Amino acid sequence: MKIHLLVVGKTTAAYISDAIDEYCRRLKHYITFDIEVIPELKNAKNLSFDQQKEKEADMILKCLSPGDYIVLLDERGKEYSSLKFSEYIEHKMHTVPKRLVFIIGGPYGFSQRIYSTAQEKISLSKMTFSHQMIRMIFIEQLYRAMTILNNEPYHHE
Ligand SMILES: C[S@@+](CC[C@H](N)C(=O)[O-])C[C@H]1O[C@@H](n2cnc3c(N)ncnc32)[C@H](O)[C@@H]1O
Repeated sequence: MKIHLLVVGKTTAAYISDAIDEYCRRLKHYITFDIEVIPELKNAKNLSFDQQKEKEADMILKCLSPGDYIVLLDERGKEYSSLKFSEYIEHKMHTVPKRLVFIIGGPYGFSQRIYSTAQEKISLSKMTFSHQMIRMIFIEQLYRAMTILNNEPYHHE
């Protein structure tokens, strides 16, 4: 199984992209993981939030392949502890044959078409993070999960 993270808009702040690079470098030791960036809309100022979500949905759908198992990151999704999330990833390693695709929405979230396409929704907190911050937080949790599965002393509880 490969893990693919689809994000809307490139990471703009160096302090976020530096952290992402660091955790991606660490993750590669455990699993095939990559990030795909959907470019920002060029004329976003002239579009309503719903129009932006629909255009982003068109681009998200083009990035998906048959057989992908699709999980949205969404504050209204199911919550896990880090330990339970590691068990979740382990289960997916045994059951997802191709790509496990996590998707982070744009500044206004997802269109209904994307909610209908996904198999699951996961929340990292009931609080809302920016579409930029959440990618870094998620990748650190993925790394944490891999260290838990490998009995490494990164997570303590
Ligand atoms: C600024 S939020 C969008 C908020 C938007 N009002 C909504 O209702 O979805 C941008 C994206 O970050 C992700 N996100 C933000 N907070 C999250 C959380 N607590 N758990 C999981 N994903 C989150 C989601 O993918 C969301 O689409």
